[in-house]
Amino acid sequence: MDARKEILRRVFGDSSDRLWLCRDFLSPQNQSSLLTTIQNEGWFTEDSHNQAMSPFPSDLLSREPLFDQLILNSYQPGEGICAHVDLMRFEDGIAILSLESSCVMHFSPVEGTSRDFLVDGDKDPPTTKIPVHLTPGSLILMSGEARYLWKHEINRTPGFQKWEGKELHQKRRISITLRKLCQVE
Ligand SMILES: O=C(O)CCC(=O)C(=O)O
Ligand SMILES: [Fe+2]
Repeated sequence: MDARKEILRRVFGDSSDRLWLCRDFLSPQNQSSLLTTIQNEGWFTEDSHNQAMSPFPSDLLSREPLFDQLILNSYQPGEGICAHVDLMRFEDGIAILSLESSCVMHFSPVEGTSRDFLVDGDKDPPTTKIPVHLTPGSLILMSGEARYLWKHEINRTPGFQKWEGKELHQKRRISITLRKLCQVE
């Protein structure tokens, strides 16, 4: 075994063969815009602040590893993904990062569960789909009801990609979905 492989083996154990490194994953510009976003969130306004938690529930955040599976999807204009709940082989807590182009992700209640969404005074469950605008660089986290009781979809046919009354310009969109596979007993 050459010296480099031996060092990798020592650092990463026997899984070093599966080490995946993507250099320059974030360009200098991406890095600085990420830092600006963090700055704008106001998480580190004092020197004593040294940690911030994302809105994932704390029991999910403390699991090890947080994610062990990554899927990249590339959508050309007109392509999307039909309404679905992510497979049960994945644990709760799913993160999706959007790159390159905006889209509208629609959420709709899973049939048979919609009564759970009635809030005081509501007579009917939501019949329309709830749109969420995913802009490049945005991160969406789904957990609990959002992960199990709502379907999500991206219909990129013209007319569906509208936000605040304006049709969104369609370019290629790449998404990165991070999930954790359920343990097989
Ligand atoms: O591309 C996206 O934003 C969504 C992908 C997705 O829902 C999935 O892979 O299950
Ligand atoms: Fe999904």
